Amino acid sequence: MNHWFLILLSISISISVSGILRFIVNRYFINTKPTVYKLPPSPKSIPVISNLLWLRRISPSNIHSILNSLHAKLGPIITIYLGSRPLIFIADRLLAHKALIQNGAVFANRPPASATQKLVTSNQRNNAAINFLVAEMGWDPEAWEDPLTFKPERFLDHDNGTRQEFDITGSREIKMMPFGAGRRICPGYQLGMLHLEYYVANLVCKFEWRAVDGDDVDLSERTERTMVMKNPLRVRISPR
Ligand code: HEM
Repeated sequence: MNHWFLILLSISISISVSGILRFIVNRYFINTKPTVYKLPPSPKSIPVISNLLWLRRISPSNIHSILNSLHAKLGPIITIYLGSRPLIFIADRLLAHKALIQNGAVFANRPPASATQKLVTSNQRNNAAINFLVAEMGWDPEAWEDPLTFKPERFLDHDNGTRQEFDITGSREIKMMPFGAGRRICPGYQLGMLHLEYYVANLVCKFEWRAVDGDDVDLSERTERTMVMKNPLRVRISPR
């Protein structure tokens, strides 16, 4: 008989036998009854079909508007099923503070990286991935005056004159979380901030920046994989 056939036959037999043994051990010797947690509300769905429809509809450019409309209907914390896996989305910065700062130990594990988690920071609890909608937190008018207006000075005035540095770690209150928050906050956040400040300061210090004639700075946005300028800024730069 062909060698390959014998090899394949023995692999299939060993997989089947190990599957049967695992089933017997789990069923009769180990109490594997799963704990059922009540998950946050989710849109009404027909199993499998709804999942496929979701997957067809969701893309990096519309995921935020789909999630926003679901949050408006169901509240700041919702569940969406992708396959059999629940994904929990938290859009509220106070809930994020409760989860990541006040209950940091519970929310300290992480799933392996996937496409969804490139858009939002994520956190895994049992079989559910928990995603924090960081953009919504940054657009909260309770945290920021005119959140969509370009006002860099807001980072100078944030502390009611106490001259405290803006708390980017969110330990007191989460107003934005570019580096995550709590136990798994980015350990390189100070280095990251230092590099960015140094980079921008050098661009301003070393070059003169002028808008191309007739152009104005247009801060309208367009969503691609990340948020980009709808009309990219065109400038003439010259060494100072
Ligand atoms: C502007 C620059 C940076 C940004 C915006 C950024 C942002 C982030 C974010 C959002 C996370 C995930 C936090 C979470 O899971 O909740 C993270 C994790 C991490 N970052 Fe950064 N980061 C930056 C720079 C850096 C630098 C310079 C380093 C190292 C020198 C670094 C090392 C790490 C590591 C090791 C983790 C994983 C931490 C963990 O899983 O416990 N990052 N970062």
